[in-house]
Amino acid sequence: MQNENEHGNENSPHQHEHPAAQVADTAVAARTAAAQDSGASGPAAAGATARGASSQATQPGPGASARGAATGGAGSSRAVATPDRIKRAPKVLLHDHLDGGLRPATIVELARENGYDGLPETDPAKLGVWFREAADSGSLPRYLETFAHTCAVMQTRDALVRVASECARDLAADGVVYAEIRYAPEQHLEDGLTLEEVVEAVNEGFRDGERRAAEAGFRIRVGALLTAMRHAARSLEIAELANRYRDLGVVGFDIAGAEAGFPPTRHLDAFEYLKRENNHFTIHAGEAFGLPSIWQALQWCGADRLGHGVRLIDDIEVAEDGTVTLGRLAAYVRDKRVPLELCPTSNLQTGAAASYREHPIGLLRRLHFRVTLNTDNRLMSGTDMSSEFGHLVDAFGYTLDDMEWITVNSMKSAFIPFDERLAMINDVIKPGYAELKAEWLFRPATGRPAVASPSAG
Ligand SMILES: O=c1[nH]cnc2c1ncn2[C@H]1C[C@H](O)[C@@H](CO)O1
Ligand SMILES: [Zn+2]
Repeated sequence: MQNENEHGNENSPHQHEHPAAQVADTAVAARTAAAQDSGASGPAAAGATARGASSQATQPGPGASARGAATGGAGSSRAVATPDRIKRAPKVLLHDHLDGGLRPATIVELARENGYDGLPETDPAKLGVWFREAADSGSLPRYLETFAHTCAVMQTRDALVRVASECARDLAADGVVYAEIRYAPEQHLEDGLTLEEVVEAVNEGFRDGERRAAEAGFRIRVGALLTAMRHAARSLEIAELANRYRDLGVVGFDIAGAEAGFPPTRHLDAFEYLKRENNHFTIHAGEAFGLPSIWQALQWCGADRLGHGVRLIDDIEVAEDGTVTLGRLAAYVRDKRVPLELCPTSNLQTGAAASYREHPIGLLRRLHFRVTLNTDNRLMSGTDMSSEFGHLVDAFGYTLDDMEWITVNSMKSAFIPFDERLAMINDVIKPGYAELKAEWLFRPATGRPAVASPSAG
């Protein structure tokens, strides 16, 4: 099992714990072979050890052969991630803000209907550009200022239902099959809604969006995460709300907002409450602030996942000869398989990373951290899941195998029950990728021989 984990499949539990897992055996074998082909994995990464212990160099990661495949390596082209395949591939999204993903045209309409006259632009196309540019500030606090406009138009029941429904439909049309969408109920009370009414409106919207997506031929399931704002003092109340609506559409809890100056330990009572209730939570940490924030989120607060966690890179040393040394915290995160909700485009905008190529996701994936890929705020970043994967394909030569590995990672890290995660992996994600990778078998014949016969000339 260790070996399988190192190959990035890390699906080991279900193979022994659930009969449904047998369905996936062939896919696992095929993918493992492909991963070996690509040099994508192997025990090399396991050599990276906690500082002070012996360490080994890592080997070239995924991408090495993806480029080979793209240039025509026989057979391996079956895993090339073309834009069309990226879009059709099943994807899982764990970190996406409801108030960061509105359609620009919807913002304009809702502003008109609700008498909000503070929008910087009223033409939807221009407004979309405005959000991207304003968020592209290199600073998290300035990035967060843009949310004043989206929250302003999300204050009524109808607006929340509409925005949540469109969110589910937009994700489904992009090939997302499972999403956990977060928002802060405390930011939607200005026109008199109660916290409960906010949650119920958003849930209704998600259900409506799932239904309408299914009618359009897309299957998606959406769970809500309730966020408490870290500068405010309502986290225990919101944690209790999340617990009350558990099994009623809410799958967990989160804290968000400016990180520097607002450590997660300010909200210990909320986290301790959720732990006592056996509930799940993630914490935005290691985005604008470094290792202490990640350390607190994990070791003081007990987070199940890290929102971003990208600054963990500060605890990883890569020597010139390629030798990798993990500090104690990075080693803990990898050993414990703590999911990292990485959001590359958002990180570029807030200054947490300089470029896609330099984004830590490349190294973290090679070192077999529990990497997941996310959008954070589709409106502010002008992105979606397909675009995020597209950036990784361009930067690192990722293939469908890498996409599948990341998607399975995400599904394993979701907050819904184990049997449902497993069924999603075995009955939706793996068959989806297997189908895409089998397409080469059904190419139409060209009508002429691919290689000239020796007698021909
Ligand atoms: O990337 C982020 N880091 C911290 N806070 C964030 C990020 N994206 C959005 N938020 C905040 C602004 C939203 O209004 C709030 C709830 O979704 O969460
Ligand atoms: Zn976020």
